[in-house]
Amino acid sequence: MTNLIEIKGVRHAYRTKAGPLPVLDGLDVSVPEGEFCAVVGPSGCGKSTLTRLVAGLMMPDEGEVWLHGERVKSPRSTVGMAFQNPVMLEWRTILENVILPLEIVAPRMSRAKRVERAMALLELVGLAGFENKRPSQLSGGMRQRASLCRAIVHKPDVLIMDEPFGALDNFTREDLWQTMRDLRAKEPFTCVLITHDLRESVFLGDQVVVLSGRPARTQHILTVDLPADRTLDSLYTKEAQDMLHLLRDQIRIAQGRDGGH
Ligand SMILES: Nc1ncnc2c1ncn2[C@@H]1O[C@H](COP(=O)(O)OP(=O)(O)OP(=O)(O)O)[C@@H](O)[C@H]1O
Repeated sequence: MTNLIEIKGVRHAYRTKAGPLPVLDGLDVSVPEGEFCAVVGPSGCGKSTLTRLVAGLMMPDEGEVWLHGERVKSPRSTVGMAFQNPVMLEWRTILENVILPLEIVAPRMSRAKRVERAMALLELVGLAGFENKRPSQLSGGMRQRASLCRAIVHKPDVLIMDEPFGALDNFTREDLWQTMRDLRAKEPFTCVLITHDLRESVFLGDQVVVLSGRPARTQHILTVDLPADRTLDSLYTKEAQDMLHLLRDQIRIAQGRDGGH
C-alpha cells in the first residue's frame, strides 16, 4: 500500500518574542491511502501544528511532508478540514454551506451536480430534510454532521479533523463516531484526527500515533487491530481495553509521569 501522507524527521520551532519555541522535534508519521490515523498527546504538545504542516499552511524548519507523492510546499485545496467549532455561514442554508468548497475548487461543475453531491452526503449523515435550514436552526451535533459533509464534498485527498467532537456531549459524540464509521464505508477517505479522547482514537483509528510532550516526537504507534465495522460494544472487548490501557500509559509517559497505574 502506498503512503498518502509521509511525514519524515520534521522539526519546527515558533519564533516568539521570548525566543524560539521548539514544538516538533523528530516527527515521523506515515498514513497509507484510505487509512484513519488518530493523533493523541498531551495538551499543547504540537498536534495542531502537525495538521497545519499537512495542510501546507506552514513549512517545517527541518524534515519533509509528502502528500500523494508530492512534497508539500504551499496550501492544499486537496485537504478538507473540520474543527471543534464548525464555522457555518448563517446567511446560507445548510445545503449552500455544504456546496461552498465545490464553488471554489470545482467552479465548472454544474449547479445540479453540486446539489446532487451535497444532498447524497447529507443523506448519508442523516440530515436529509434539513438542507434548507439555517445553521442556527440545527443542534451542535447536526452542525458538526453538516461540517463533515462540507469537509469532504470536494473529495479531498485527506480529511484533517482537529478535535471535531470535543464540544459535544458524550452520547452525541458516540453517534458521530458511528456516522464517521458508516461514512467511511460508503465514501472512503484518508483521515488524520486530532483528539484528546482515547476511546475515540481506538473506535475510529486504524493507527493511533502518540506524541510526546513538547517538543513533540513520535513516541508510540499503536495499530488498532479491531474489525472495520466495529461497534461501541467493541470498545468493551479485552483487546480494546488492553489498547486503552496501553495508550493511557503512553500518555502518562508523554506527560512526564511514569507508566504505572
Ligand atoms: N503561531 C504560533 N506562534 C507561537 N507559538 C505558537 C503558535 N501556534 C502554536 N504555538 C504554541 O506551540 C505549542 C503547540 O501548539 P499546538 O496548538 O500545535 O498544540 P496542541 O497539541 O494542538 O494543543 P492542544 O492540545 O492544547 O490543542 C503551544 O505551546 C502553543 O502555544
